Amino acid sequence: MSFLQANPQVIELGVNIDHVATLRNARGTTYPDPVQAALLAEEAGADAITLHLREDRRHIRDADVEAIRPRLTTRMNLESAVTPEMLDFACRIRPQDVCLVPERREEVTTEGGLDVRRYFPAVQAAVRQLRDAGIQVSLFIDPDDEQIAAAAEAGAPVIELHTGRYADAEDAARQAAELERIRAGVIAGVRHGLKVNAGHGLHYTNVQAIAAIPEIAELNIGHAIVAQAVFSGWQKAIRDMKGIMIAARLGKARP
Ligand SMILES: CC(=O)[C@@H](O)[C@H](O)COP(=O)(O)O
Ligand SMILES: NCC(=O)COP(=O)(O)O
Repeated sequence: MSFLQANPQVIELGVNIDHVATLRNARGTTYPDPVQAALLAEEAGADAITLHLREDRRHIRDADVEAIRPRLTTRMNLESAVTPEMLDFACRIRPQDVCLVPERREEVTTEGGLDVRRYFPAVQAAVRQLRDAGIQVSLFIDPDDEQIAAAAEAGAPVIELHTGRYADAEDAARQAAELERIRAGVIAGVRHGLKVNAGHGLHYTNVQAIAAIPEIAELNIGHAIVAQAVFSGWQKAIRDMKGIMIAARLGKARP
């Protein structure tokens, strides 16, 4: 019996397949196929498939989302900017989950969390539109009390705390401080009655401290899994990440 089979499901892994599409788009081929990546990821233990349909379609394309949605046996977590185009697309596709994220065309990757307080009316309207379409909405925000409170006020049942500053911290002291911000954000989110997820920049040696935070329900991880898959294969990279997360949550040594 494998470690995953022997240990209870205590934290969920959303596998973000964006950068499978990055590799495909690099040559304009049909491979690697994001549909195949999604199905193999589910087979390997992914609890959800996350896709970020960016306004510039730099990786995931509309057709990827449309092809994957009906094939999943877990759930689709579609990451989307708060724009009429993306919200209408999401309501047409009807993924189980939509995570509203900030987006700037010139950014290399998602740099910060959604400023819910600053854009409250638009975010609240987006939450309502998606919820009315039967979609569970999460807001991708920084671990900040004001943003967490605003997310709850906007009617989102879920938040995803941006772990990028933790992941990018230049020294141990800074990383420890960012970890404390995340811990405090998790507690604040739970106090507001929210489901709390986390993600961005997590990899095989920094995920443990985040996964060990008991109130975190789900981690969304993509770039590091795709990178590791180059060396160990896609499904093993996913199994290994999930095993590390569960071991960290249970306080067990990973065999
Ligand atoms: C919102 C988030 O953290 C992920 O979707 C991340 O943006 C990965 O996609 P990119 O590498 O395109 O930023
Ligand atoms: N929301 C975070 C996500 O989906 C994956 O981010 P990353 O692991 O690719 O940095």
